[in-house]
Amino acid sequence: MAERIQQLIASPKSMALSSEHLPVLFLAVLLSLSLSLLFLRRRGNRRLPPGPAGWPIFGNMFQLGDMPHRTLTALREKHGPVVWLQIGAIKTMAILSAEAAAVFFKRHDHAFADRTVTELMRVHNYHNSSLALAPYGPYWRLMRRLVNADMLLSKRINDTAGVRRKCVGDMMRWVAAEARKSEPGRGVHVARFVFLMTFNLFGNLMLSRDLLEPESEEGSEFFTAMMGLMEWTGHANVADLFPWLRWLDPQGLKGKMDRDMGKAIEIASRFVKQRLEQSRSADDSRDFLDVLLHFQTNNTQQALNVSDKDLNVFILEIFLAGSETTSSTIEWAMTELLCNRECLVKAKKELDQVVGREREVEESDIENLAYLQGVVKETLRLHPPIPLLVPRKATEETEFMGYLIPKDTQVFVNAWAIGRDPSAWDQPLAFNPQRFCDGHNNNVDYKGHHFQLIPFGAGRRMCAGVPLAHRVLHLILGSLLHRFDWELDAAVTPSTIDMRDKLGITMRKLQPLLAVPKLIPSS
Ligand code: HEM
Repeated sequence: MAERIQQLIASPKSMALSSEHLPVLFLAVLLSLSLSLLFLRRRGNRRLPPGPAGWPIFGNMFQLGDMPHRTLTALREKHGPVVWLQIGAIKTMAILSAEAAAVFFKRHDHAFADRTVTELMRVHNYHNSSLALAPYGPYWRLMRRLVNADMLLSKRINDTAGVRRKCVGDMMRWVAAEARKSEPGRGVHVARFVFLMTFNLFGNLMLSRDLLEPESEEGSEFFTAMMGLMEWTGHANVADLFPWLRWLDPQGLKGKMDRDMGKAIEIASRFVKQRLEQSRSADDSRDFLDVLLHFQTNNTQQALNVSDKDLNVFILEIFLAGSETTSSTIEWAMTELLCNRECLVKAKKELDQVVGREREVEESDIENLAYLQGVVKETLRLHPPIPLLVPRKATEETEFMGYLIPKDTQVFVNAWAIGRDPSAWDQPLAFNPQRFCDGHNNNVDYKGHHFQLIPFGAGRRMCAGVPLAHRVLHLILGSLLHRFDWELDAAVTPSTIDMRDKLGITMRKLQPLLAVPKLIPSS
């Protein structure tokens, strides 16, 4: 047949097209089309990173499963540290090693500074007011400056240390009361207390009020709506993968999100109104709402008005960003310590030496608690609450490590894989806080300069709450360890405890940690 085709090409005029030639011609066209498609495909893909083959239309979506951070880590062995996937209609790149993350953040942070906005985050136009989802541009810069330079500058964080101490103190009383009620050997659900506490903590920092007082109906309504937002955003939504299904809302997620988002925004706006009607004395410390309102009226960039809606969304976002992440980290830290008793003993010994038994742990102790800091880092290395960070998006076609990454590609930086990267960590699966106290890792921290430890991300879009999260995590964990002796619930042992995780809006323990607290009397 090749000969016949050659003839057709070589002497087209000499060939009169009769019906006997038609099948051959048809085959020739088909063959050349397939060859050129193959060629084009190869050429098009030549500079994409390697990755697993996918299905037509669906691409790799069924391969990712409900633990994408783990699935992607397993792909590293076969395809290397940068992997390409097609998830439904979404072009996706995954970064899976500390070395690739260093190149990404050091050389290409600007080109990947946008965010992917999911369908659910578009309800009530949330994404238009959000800082975390804002495109990289003037609105993001304005809001980020507000957080970095006004809200979370260290002086203001220092001024609100008393609020955090009070909220943690309340939590210790809740835990002690629950422990008194429990049967011997029956554990309490540690993360629930921490979550409720962080909720009140952000209520106090933002709005100077406890939101979860038993008599506050609005507080519990707000809590329920926020729990809904966290639940719905934790589901994979088919409409994100196939935009033409958006109108159908096949899983009904958008409807539920719309309801809870509407409720949460409405209650947040009521909170703001009530707080504005409160008479506040000149001695009251400025809360974050004061800072926001001052910023709103004194913002010199007139073109960028911060509307009341932006302000309400901002308040929601701080709750969303800070509460689950904090309680999940504490739950994993307590789990690891209870499974590695020698680490628990060391952490408690350090607290006894630095804080003693006559007072409570204070934030000012943190710098002297090197081992406790090691515990928090080690926990975030093995269990980053947002394992794929908040996905980035390419603002333009970009050359990255020899590949050509198309504009609008979504990027997962897999902090979970990187924290377990054997080329960056000795014995990567072992829980060993001491690695941060001596040896070559003792200067490594999570502030975005050491790319082997990036639970808060790195670069321009790095977590805006790191200085606050750093204090809150150490204060909570230090207080729980200092005030109580802890045992695992009698039903489990370190060798039988379920260490699996589940991925929702954050990655938490699949089975909540139940642990038995025993109050240590203060001397
Ligand atoms: C254990 C606690 C926390 C963890 C592990 C965490 C983690 C993260 C991560 C991984 C990102 C995305 C970073 C990137 O794309 O490179 C992020 C973004 C963000 N976080 Fe946190 N976070 C925590 C606590 C907080 C707190 C307490 C706040 C607020 C007070 C906060 C506010 C934000 C904001 C506003 C962003 C968006 C930043 C931007 O897009 O410019 N986070 N966080």
